[in-house]
Amino acid sequence: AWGYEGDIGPCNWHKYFPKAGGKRQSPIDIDTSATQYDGSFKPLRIHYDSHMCSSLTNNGHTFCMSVNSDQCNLSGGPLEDKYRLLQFHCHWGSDDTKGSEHTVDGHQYAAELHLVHWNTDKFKSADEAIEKNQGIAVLTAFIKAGKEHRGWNHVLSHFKDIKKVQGTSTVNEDFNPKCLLPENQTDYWTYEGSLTTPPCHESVRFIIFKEVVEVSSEQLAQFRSLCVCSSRKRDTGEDEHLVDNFRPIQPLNGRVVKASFQ
Ligand SMILES: NS(=O)(=O)c1cccc(NC(=O)NCCCCO)c1
Ligand SMILES: [Zn+2]
Repeated sequence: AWGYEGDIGPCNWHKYFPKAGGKRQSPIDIDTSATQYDGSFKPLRIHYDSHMCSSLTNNGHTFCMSVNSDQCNLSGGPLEDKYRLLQFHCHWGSDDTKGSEHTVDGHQYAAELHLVHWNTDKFKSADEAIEKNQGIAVLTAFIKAGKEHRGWNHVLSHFKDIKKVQGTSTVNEDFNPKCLLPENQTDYWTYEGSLTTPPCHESVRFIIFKEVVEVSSEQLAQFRSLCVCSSRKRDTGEDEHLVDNFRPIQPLNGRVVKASFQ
């Protein structure tokens, strides 16, 4: 078992998950003065349909919306192949001052959205792609406290069913996760990294939007309402909540972060 604090926390992941000590780990700090503009990127093509039915699960580390539509595809930008949406999830903190995994010039946001896609041109399954170079592409948006985000309410409305670990809720309503992305989808940073949780496979191309998405502080509080325990009461008699589920930033080791904009 792994977690985000104590002996099973990120500093010890490498003992059981050796890739966590690799050379192209995620997340990283994006030093905007060191990014390199790449004018060769084609437009990013994000085609999601909204008839996809999906299921929301609390896996003890985050909430995960699994998508099983073969119509939700991503291509273009820095990608050579076509990728299919597998799931999306978030990382957050115990208050609005922390929670994102990546940072920008040392600034940490309140949360970070990951839309996880797998390479359907090169691999036969997501399980195969998740371990392989170029197997995974993660569209990433930073989240800060501000005005309420109506799109997020479609996800948050199912949280009551998944408060406890391994809780699962089937989501059938027409919901298009594209609504969770920022308006500006042409300005992004991109680099080659890893899964930010064990087993930390170095298989991920991150595409990180520059524009930050706003959600209300109340909506952020709902993220924090998820329980990490199977409702085991701590000695304080209250549930242990799922907070600070972000990995600390990792060494860049000479990698260059490309920018789609000047
Ligand atoms: N956080 S992330 O880099 O976007 C990412 C994307 C896809 C998979 C993962 N991590 C995993 O699937 N870890 C396996 C165990 C997860 C909890 O059961 C992390
Ligand atoms: Zn993630």
